[in-house]
Amino acid sequence: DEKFCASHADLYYANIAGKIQGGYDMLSLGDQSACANRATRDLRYREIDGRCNHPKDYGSTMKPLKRYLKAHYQDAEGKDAPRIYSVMGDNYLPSPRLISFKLFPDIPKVANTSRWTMQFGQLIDHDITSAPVPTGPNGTIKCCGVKDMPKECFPISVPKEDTRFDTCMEFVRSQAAADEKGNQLYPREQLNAITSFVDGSAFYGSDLNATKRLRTEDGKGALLKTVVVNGFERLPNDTSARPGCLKSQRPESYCMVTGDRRANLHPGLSSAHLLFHLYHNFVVRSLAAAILNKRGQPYAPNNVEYFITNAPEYLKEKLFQEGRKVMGGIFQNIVFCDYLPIILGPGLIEKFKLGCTRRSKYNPYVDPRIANSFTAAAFRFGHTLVPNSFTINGKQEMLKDSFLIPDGTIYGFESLVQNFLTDGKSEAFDWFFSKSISEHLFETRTGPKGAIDLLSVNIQRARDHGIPAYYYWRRYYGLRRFTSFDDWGYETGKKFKQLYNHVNDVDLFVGGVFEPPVAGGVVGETFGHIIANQFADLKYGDAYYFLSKEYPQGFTDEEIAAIQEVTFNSIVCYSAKLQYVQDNTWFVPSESNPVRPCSVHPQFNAEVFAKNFDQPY
Ligand code: HEM
Ligand SMILES: [Ca+2]
Repeated sequence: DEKFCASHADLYYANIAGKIQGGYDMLSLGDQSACANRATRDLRYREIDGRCNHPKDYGSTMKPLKRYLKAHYQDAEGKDAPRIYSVMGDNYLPSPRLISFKLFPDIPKVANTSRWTMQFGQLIDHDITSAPVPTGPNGTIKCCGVKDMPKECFPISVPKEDTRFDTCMEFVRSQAAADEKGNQLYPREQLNAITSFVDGSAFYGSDLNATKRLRTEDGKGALLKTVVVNGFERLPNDTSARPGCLKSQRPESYCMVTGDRRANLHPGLSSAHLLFHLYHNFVVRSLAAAILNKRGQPYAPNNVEYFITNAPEYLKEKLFQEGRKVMGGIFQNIVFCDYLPIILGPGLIEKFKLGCTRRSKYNPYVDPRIANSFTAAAFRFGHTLVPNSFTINGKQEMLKDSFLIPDGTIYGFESLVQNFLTDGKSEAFDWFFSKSISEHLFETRTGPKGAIDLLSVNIQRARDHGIPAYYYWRRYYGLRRFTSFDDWGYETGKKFKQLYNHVNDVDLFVGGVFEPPVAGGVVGETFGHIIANQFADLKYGDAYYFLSKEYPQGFTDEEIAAIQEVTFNSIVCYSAKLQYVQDNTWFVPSESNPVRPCSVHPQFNAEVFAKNFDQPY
C-alpha cells in the first residue's frame, strides 16, 4: 500500500512523533549477577552462557553489543532514531532497495575459493553474533500496509521502477537493550543473544536449556543426540516446534535442533553444523577409549559405549565438558589459524597480532563483546560469496527453493559437503549478489511477493543500529579517505553520485563491497580492519582462548599440539565419510592444491587428554 510506504523516512518520523502505536515488551538483559560461583567453579570449562570469563561477564549471552565508533542516531538527542538523513541536511538517504537495485546486479563471477569459504564464515558468524528482533503477539511483526504501525517498524520503501517487489518491504528494528527494570537504554544499543566468544556455542547452545536439549540421556549424557535416517547419522529432531524452519512434503523431512536457532536456514548451514556435531561424538568416544586403554581395559567399541553410558553422572558430565573443550580448541584453531588468514591476508593478521605461532597472553582489559559494525555490516561480507545453486546427489538444487527447508542435509549431507569442496562456481567478493538473496529470500515461506532482499536489509539494519557511514570507518582506521565520488573511479563514482548527496553518506556495507580484496585475502581493507579488530578482541579478551597461557582455562603445549593435528580436512573426512580432499579446503582443487586421500589427515588423538583427565589441576 503506497500510502504506508511512501517514504521510509516519513514513516520513521511519524513513529518518533508517537503517531504510531506500539508496545512490545523490552527484552531484559537477563541475570545481571556476576558469575556467582567464580571461586568454586571448575575453571577448566567455559560456562555455557559465557559468564565467568571476562571480569564483567562481557561476552556472555544477552548482553548489548559494543561499539568501536559511537552511534550516529538522528533524533534531536541522537540517541534512538535510525540514520536516515544525508549529512547535507534536509535530504534523505536513498532507499536501501534503490541502492541494491541499482548497484548490486547478479553477475556470476567465478572465484577460486571453495563454497566452504562462504559456508564456514556463516557458521562462525552464528557462533558469535545474533541480534534479536522483537516479535509481536502473533509471531512476526507486520509493517507494510498496516494502519497502526508498531513502533519497532522501519520498513524499506521500494522504488517505482523496481517491479520485483511491491512498494514496501518488511523490516523490524532490532530489539533495543533495556535495563533490569525493562527500561530502554539510551543511546539505543542492540543485543547479542548468544556468547560472543568463539566457543562452539553454535554446537552446544548459549544457555543451559539449549544444551540440555542437545545432549543424550535427558541432557546428562556425554554425547550429542543424533537421529539415523536411511542408515546415516543426522542432527537431532527439534520437537519444540520453534519457528525458523519449514518441513517439506518428503516423508523423512524434519526440523533440526543445534546450538543455534538459525541452523535450518538452508542445507549448507545445517550441514556445517552436522560436521561439528558428529565430530564431538567422535572426540568423546576417542577420549573414552583412551581412558579405558590407560586403565588397562582392552579397547572395544561396545566397551566404549558401555563406559560412556554407564559412567557415574559426574564422569559423564566431565566427558561431555572435556569433549566440548577440545571441540572449542579445534574450532578456534580452524577459525583463527586456518580460515582468518585467507580472509584477511597476511598484512592484517600481522597488524592485529592474529598470528598463531606463539602462545598468547590473556588481557582482561580487552572487551570480548561483538562490535555493532562487525555484525551489522563487516562480517556480512559473506553475502557476496553466496551462490544461487548447489548440487546434492548429482542434482542441482536452487538455494531460493531451500530457505528454511533443511532436507538437503537429511538426504545428501555427504554429497553436499563434497560439492562445497570441489565445485568451482563459488562467488567472488564483489558487488554482485545472487538473486537467491537479493530477490528470493524466504520465498519458501512467503511466496514470491513477500520475499525480501537481504542486501536492502543489511543496509537498513546498519542504519537501524546507528552505524556511522563508510567514510567514518576509513577515518577511524587511518585509511585513505574517499572525499569525492571520483575516488571510486568514473563509472562507479557516477553511479554513487546518482544515489547519494554526499560521499559521507555512503553506507558502510555499500562502500565495503566496492573495495578490491586485500593482498592475499578475500575482503576489502575496511571490512578487513573491522573484522581483524574484532577477532583480536575475541582472541586476547578470551581467557579460554586455545593458545592462551591461562591455566587451567587453556591447554598444555602437548594438548595444543594434539588439537592442531585436527584440521577442517580431518573433520570433513571423518564426518562426511569422504575418501579424498584437497590440501587447502578454502580453495577448489588445482595443480598447487592437490586432492589427496583422507588418510594423510590425522584424526583426533585423545592420548594426552586421557593422561590429564584424572589429574587434579
Ligand atoms: C545462503 C547464505 C546466507 C543467507 C540466506 C543469509 C541470511 C541472513 C539473514 C536473513 C540475516 C538477518 C538479516 C537482518 O535481519 O539483519 C543474516 C544476517 C547475518 N549474516 Fe547472513 N546469510 C547467509 C550467509 C552468510 C555468510 C556466508 C556470512 C558470513 C561469512 C553471513 C553473515 C551474517 C552476519 C554476521 C549477520 C548478522 C547476524 C546477527 O548478528 O544477527 N551470512 N544473514
Ligand atoms: Ca559463541
